[in-house]
Amino acid sequence: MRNLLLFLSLIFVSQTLFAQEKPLILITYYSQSGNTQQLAEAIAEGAQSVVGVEVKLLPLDQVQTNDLLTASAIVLGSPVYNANIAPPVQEFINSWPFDGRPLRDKIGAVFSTGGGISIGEELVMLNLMHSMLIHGMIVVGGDAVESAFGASAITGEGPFDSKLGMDQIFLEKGMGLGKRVAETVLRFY
Ligand SMILES: Cc1cc2nc3c(=O)[nH]c(=O)nc-3n(C[C@H](O)[C@H](O)[C@H](O)COP(=O)(O)O)c2cc1C
Repeated sequence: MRNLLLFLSLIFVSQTLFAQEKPLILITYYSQSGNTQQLAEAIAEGAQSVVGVEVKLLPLDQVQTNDLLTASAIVLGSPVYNANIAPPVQEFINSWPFDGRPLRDKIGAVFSTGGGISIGEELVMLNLMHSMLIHGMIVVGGDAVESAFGASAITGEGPFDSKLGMDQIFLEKGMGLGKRVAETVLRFY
């Protein structure tokens, strides 16, 4: 009986240790009307398709500092507001721990949704990347040249009206980004 208990405890401890060994990918975003959230969900789906990583998907107001510190990768998304990062996303970045640069060497990636074609999503992605670089993060883009800076989606112009649902072309960019981040994390881990 004693040996059985010891055996079961060993299994429990080894499983716990094994579970903790999976690198965590934190995908976080601000979204007022759901578009950026939808792209974030596609990124999470892509990351989850890779075996060996743990994925956490959270709106940024639910992210604790510990989520940032324990993540091996942080994927951050913002809608375009007047060709800029949305203010809550900027505030969120400003709250990241900086002393001793604890986010250094974490993998970073970005995504953005904007209402119109070429009126800000690329600028937002580049700005998000600049902030990650200030923290010493290692920034990666998506898996195709069309998502070289990250995943982005147009949500309000021409055929890309999100009232009809986000276009599949953008969801695929999101999935590709999530998959690439997960594969990169596993290479570095
Ligand atoms: C205050 C405000 C400013 C915006 N400015 C821009 C802009 O400059 N360029 C653009 O492409 N879209 C702009 N948009 C549209 C949003 O970026 C777009 O609808 C986005 O998909 C919203 O994301 P969400 O549904 O996650 O909130 C703006 C929206 C708001 C509310």
